[in-house]
Amino acid sequence: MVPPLVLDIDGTLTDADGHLDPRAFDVLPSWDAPVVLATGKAFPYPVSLCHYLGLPETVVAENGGVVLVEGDVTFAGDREDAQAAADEFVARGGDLGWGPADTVNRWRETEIAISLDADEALLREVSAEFDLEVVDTGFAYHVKSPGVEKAVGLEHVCDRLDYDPADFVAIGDSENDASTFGVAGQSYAVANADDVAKAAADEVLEDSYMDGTLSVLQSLQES
Ligand SMILES: O=C(O)COP(=O)(O)O
Ligand SMILES: [Mg+2]
Repeated sequence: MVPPLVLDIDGTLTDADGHLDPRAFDVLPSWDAPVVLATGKAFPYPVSLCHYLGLPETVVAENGGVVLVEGDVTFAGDREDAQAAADEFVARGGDLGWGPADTVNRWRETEIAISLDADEALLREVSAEFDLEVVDTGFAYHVKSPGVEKAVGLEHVCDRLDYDPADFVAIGDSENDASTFGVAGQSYAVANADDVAKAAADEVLEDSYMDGTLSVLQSLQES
């Protein structure tokens, strides 16, 4: 019997460029327990990934800002505050870095993501003025409400599905996964993970990206 999974997306199911590893289609659709995609990405991204993987749409998006479980959507965090901080960042010469279409933030409901090419010092300075925190996921900076975390989103999913977070195996790659690692029964940082994720994980894997993730999933299937 395999355990339920709570999986980060970027850096865990993807390559370094954030492109989905096609092997996700080999292992996740037939996983015989709940699979929760827990990501910093905006809500539509993990929902569409669940759809195309043929999984129930059970997601923790926007670092816990949006949770979808059994058709129920809940929100945490203050998009207006984050937008005001982003506007002030731009007013002081910052650039969100995504171009006019901004498909990174277009559908965000609780926080704002900024390109890693942005002026980090200015971003942190402005965010602090708005009592917001900046999280670096290795793929973007996230300006978000303190206390909104993937782990809190997972706990909400567990309440709804009648699981305990300790039943879950968690795999991730960055500081925005540390909270999940703190509540999951067993947590793994892929070899490409940042120091915060590695320190929070029960185990740091030898392999990176999907190679690391698959090493865990295959061992779970064999045990
Ligand atoms: O959206 C990001 O910056 C990273 O997303 P992730 O939490 O799936 O790694
Ligand atoms: Mg990640």
